[in-house]
Amino acid sequence: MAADAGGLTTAPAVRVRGLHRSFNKDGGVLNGLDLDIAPGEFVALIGRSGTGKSTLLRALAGLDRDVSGHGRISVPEQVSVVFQDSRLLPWKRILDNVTFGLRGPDAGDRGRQALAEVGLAGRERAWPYELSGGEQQRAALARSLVREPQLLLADEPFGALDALTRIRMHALLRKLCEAHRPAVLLVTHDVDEAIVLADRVILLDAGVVDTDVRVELANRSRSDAGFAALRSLLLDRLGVAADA
Ligand SMILES: Nc1ncnc2c1ncn2[C@@H]1O[C@H](COP(=O)(O)OP(=O)(O)OP(=O)(O)O)[C@@H](O)[C@H]1O
Repeated sequence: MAADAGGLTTAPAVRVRGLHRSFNKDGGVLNGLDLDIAPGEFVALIGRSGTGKSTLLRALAGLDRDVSGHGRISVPEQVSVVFQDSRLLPWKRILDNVTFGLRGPDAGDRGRQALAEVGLAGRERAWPYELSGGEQQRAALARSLVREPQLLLADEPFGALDALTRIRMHALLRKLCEAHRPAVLLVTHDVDEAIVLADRVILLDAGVVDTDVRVELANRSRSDAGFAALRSLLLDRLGVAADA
């Protein structure tokens, strides 16, 4: 149980205990991993290539059936996932992609509202191929958030975008998360992206949590001294020289 500022306790949105996962007999990818994420908390997950970030995310998303029985996982009922590619259905218009599988007479209105929130008002009838990469990721975010998830899992969602679009998407994701308050687990290779966006940064190494730091910066500007200090700490843990 996590204590909140008022001393009350709230159940975590995500609880992982002793999670193990291996794909062959040579050794584990996840090696007894423990992790809690509080409701509404934004956690960025970083780590060297191959340390099990996507494996963890897939386990939380319920996309890895074979992981069951190798630890305990508890996640909320409503979970949405965003990947590096938008995974929009090419044969459906944008609004139909966003509302796909939604029930109820207000599904169309909710879809339009979600598209407006991500800056795609007026593009409801466009086909996915008519949107830029950044716009497709906006549509993917709308499709996730229209379901009002209690947990949003994002695996390198901005990895394929150019630097400027990425910065715009950071501002958008922060705005959306402040409005909808899902718990978030964002896998990223970009340490700056982790610090800009997250309440907490977790670094995985060899399938367990190596570092778990709270981002308590009044100023999230990359030129801020606190930002630079946290960046060097994380780069150091990753085994990368900060000035490399
Ligand atoms: N379905 C699978 N079958 C076999 N091996 C797998 C499978 N999924 C992942 N692995 C292996 O598990 C290890 C961890 O993979 P994972 O994708 O979780 O790493 P990652 O930390 O997300 O890496 P990256 O940062 O490069 O995306 C890798 O060695 C990978 O080859």
